[in-house]
Amino acid sequence: MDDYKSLAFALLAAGIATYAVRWYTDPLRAIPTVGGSSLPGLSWLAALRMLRNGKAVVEEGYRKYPERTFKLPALDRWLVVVSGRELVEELRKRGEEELSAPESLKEISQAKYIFDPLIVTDQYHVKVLQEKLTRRLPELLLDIVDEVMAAVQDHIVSREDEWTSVEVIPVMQNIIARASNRAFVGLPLCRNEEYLRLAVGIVVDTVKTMIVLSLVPRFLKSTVARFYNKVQRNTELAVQHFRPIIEERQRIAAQRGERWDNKPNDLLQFILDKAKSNNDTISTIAQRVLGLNFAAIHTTSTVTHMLTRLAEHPELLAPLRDEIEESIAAEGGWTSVALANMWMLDSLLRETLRFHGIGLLGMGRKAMKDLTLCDGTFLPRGTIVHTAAHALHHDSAVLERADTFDAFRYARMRAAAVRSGSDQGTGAKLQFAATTTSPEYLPFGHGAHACPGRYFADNVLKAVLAHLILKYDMKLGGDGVRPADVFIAMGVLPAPQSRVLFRPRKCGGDPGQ
Ligand code: HEM
Repeated sequence: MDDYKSLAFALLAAGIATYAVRWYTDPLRAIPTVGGSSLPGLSWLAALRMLRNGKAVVEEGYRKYPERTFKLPALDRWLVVVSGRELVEELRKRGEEELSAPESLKEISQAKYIFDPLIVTDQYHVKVLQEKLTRRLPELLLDIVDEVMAAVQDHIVSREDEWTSVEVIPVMQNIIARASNRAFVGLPLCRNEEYLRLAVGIVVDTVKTMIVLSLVPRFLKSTVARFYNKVQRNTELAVQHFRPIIEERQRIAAQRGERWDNKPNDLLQFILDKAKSNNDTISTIAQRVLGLNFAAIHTTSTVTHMLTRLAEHPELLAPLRDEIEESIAAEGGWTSVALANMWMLDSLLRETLRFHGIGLLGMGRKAMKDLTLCDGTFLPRGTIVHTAAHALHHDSAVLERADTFDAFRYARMRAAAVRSGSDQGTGAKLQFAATTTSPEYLPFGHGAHACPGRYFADNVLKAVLAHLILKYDMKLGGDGVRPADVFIAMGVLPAPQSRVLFRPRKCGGDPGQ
């Protein structure tokens, strides 16, 4: 018995010693820690606390270490964070072989364990999004608007002269899913309720799977993923919807070849055209489309923030209505140019992402080799580094009155840029989906890997918002106070049960309807 006890103590002591040596020699130890102690064990407790007070901790790091690097405890790793323009620019400038955006995304999303290996190694659907879907947006816009109108009609049931209380998140998830899938897979699948449930569910299911796998030790991840992978299950269900459509399209393509006159103009077809030269199966194609649904449907949080802001300040609606009506009238209908001319609406979108955003951190990059940043911080290979995006967006040294939500600030700034002739007199850098990103505005990231879906998001969000603004009056219920955002770990979310009251306008309506 005594022998067993001695052996157990010896093993425990060896374990503690190994852990202590690893901690003492960890190169990340040199980076200052915020949010708690970096001592083994205590850092885990600090990581648990971060689940609730992440915002305060990131702000503390941003304040204490300006233009420098700090680290935060997470349950499975250290999160290294840079602040200041120079370091943000450094993350942008370092090549793919030094600081990689796709590799960081793959690691954080546990991609290797969740997605089909073919998708992890060949992300051609991102190129299809950039090169095909984005270019075809002007042609697709009328379909998107048509779907928005039909979806709003189906989901916001309201009677003349009556205010109807709408729970914003589930309703907007459905409207965004329908509008996005009109461009992704076309009719009738974009209205199939079972498919829409999968498209909407992919966000929560992917995040749940990611969280579970991130908490499992590396050597167990593959095994756990075999039993717990909600993305795989969703893909299998989605295949049942995709198979007949894909087989039919492949049959027609084989018959007609280049002479296919009314070839579908949607993301699925752009992927199918490309998939011919890959080893894609119906399952991998379905998973690629579901992956892009994840990206499209998380924009619900942005619409929710905007609607609750408009409902809190209904005085914003009149100038927006004038602008939307004038832009549509000037272009003779809903066109991409009409949307681009809606500067106040664009400003509302840009300000919403600046002020609320989707996360406390941005621009994740993985160190592909040992490297030293310009502030002297050494990052060993494998480190994931981020920017303190939310704190930067709320820094009044970077943007005047940054802690105030000012819906039309960017419209005014653009007008001033045009007057002064800066930015070639266009103010284009101050647009929501600016082509040239800036180190002061990071919701879409910055540089070559900035979000390739931002132009699509711009069109869908503007179509939804413009239509709702023309069709309804809005206000908040209860005490008229907008519910506070929810901060969980590094995520920023609108209050889960956010509600807005809608009432159809008497003399209003949509000129494009
Ligand atoms: C409010 C809307 C959106 C926000 C705030 C947003 C934000 C972002 C951010 C921060 C990144 C990482 C950029 C970086 O690391 O520098 C990203 C990447 C990406 N986004 Fe978006 N996004 C939005 C909408 C969309 C939509 C609608 C789509 C698809 C239709 C999309 C597709 C993607 C893809 C595919 C990537 C990965 C790009 C790559 O691997 O190079 N996003 N997005």
